[in-house]
Amino acid sequence: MSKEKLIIFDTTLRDGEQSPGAAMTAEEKLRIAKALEKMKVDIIEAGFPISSEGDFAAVQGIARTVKDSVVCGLARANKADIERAGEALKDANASRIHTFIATSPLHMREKLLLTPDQVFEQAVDAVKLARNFTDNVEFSPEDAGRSDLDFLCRIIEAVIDAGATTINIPDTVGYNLPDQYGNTIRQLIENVPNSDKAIFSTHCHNDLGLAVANSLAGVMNGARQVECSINGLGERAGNAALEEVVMAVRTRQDLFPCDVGLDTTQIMTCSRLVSGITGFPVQPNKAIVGANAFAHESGIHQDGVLKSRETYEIMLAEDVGLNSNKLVLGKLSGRSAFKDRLEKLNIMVDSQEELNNAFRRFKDLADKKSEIFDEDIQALVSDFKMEEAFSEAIKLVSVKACSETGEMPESCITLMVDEVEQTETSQGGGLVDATFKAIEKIVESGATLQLYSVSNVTEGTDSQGEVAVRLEKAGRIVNGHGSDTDIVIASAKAYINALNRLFGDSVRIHPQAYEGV
Ligand SMILES: CC(=O)SCCNC(=O)CCNC(=O)[C@H](O)C(C)(C)COP(=O)(O)OP(=O)(O)OC[C@H]1O[C@@H](n2cnc3c(N)ncnc32)[C@H](O)[C@@H]1OP(=O)(O)O
Ligand SMILES: CC(C)C(=O)C(=O)O
Ligand SMILES: [Mg+2]
Repeated sequence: MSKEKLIIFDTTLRDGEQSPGAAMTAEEKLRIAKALEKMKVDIIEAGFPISSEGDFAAVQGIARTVKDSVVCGLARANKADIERAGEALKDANASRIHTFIATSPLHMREKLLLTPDQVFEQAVDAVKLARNFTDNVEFSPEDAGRSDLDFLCRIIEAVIDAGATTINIPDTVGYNLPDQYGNTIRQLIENVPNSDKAIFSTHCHNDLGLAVANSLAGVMNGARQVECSINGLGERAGNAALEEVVMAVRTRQDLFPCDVGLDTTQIMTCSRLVSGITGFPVQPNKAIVGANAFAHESGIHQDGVLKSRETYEIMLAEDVGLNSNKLVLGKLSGRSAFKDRLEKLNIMVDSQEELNNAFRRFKDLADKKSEIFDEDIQALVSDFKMEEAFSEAIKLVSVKACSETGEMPESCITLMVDEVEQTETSQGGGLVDATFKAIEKIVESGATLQLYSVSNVTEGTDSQGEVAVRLEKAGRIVNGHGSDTDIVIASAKAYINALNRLFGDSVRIHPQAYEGV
């Protein structure tokens, strides 16, 4: 049996724009509207046409361009607003006028300065007038979440008789809890005599972080339209996040009696577009569209996901438009994820011992650096292979480098040379120079430095520095490489690597590891 449809009404361009700082130009709104249309959103609330000439133009532009989604404009329950909305929408392929008036005792008394009977009358007149422009009219009793249920039933029955086809129940200030909101929807559907002539809709705000939960409770109790916005953008703490509502309904098809018709693979594109245009970043741990929503860093989870994705994932990253999930390597990762990454990078390890060795170095690096990128692993393994390939006559034990304004930089280095520990200190033009001089005090190689270069392996100040050193002695030239998050240590490693190659060429173990060096 096919399920009933859950209509997705996107209000990013109307309620979303009410977020302080989120104002958009008509051109930006049109770009977002096209992305929403591509995602197959059923209804796009494009704006509030009476609010400004710019917003009128934005709604008109969207109405003239969008063909596959219904384009909606908001209007207060008065003649001027409704006529302006009708005018902005007149060229739309399919249009809706959304008219509203507050029904809570507080709003009627303090804000509108109207009696309930006056509000009742204004609501009915507004809906009747809106029907002159379109047969698709939505009515919202604003602040329904704090309105009297009997009054709501009375006004809703009357606006349906007047021609409203959708009844939206706004929890305008995000005051309701899920059970309460769900109950309100159910009771309205049960008690309004002509409720079968309209679709009931949710419009929940996130003041208590309950917008999505409340919307879903509304759906469970009979609502068949959800008003929501990309990234949960909206007045104050925002509206229900479209991506969360849609993916909850999709993922829990075992529970929901209805389904959405959206192309969910467009979700990430829409989220990034809205975030880029408004300048509102998406928090990394945001459900569905946050950078970490499909990323795993801890070893036990990574191992589980590599064995079977469902162990720690309830949705496919591909379903929201990502290329894949992500295993992020960091200090909490384990061997399974490390080995998997080596394989993906086509880096061969010859034995379990070699893997363990590389893994230990990776953990050391991860203690210093918050995220390990592929380039870090490549640098780390190539360092390790270099050391393995040559007999290490010279090993770095420690470096202590000191730099102070007005003083000559000084470096104290301890090396193990042919199993004998030796320490020397030297000053130099800089810390790297001092370090190289201290090494030479011990080794006395007689080599000349032909090239020194340092590059960052990845972005950021915690990136590893990758140092290349070229030494020449008696016409023989060797290159050495070293990497570390500390450039002085990376330089010392590279210099020592070159010295080992200069002196230890005859005892190479794996010459193939050096091809191209
Ligand atoms: C819950 C919601 O999200 S509602 C939508 C909120 N969005 C916006 O307000 C954004 C766009 N708003 C605007 O650009 C302006 O507020 C306008 C153009 C709509 C109105 O501007 P102004 O005429 O200067 O009125 P102002 O904003 O100061 O006050 C609102 C007026 O509308 C009245 N009003 C509020 N809601 C309604 C309603 N649903 N139906 C009829 N009148 C209403 C108020 O009582 C007040 O009337 P008053 O001026 O006689 O006291
Ligand atoms: C205009 C109405 C639907 C609204 O945004 C609200 O009440 O939150
Ligand atoms: Mg709202």
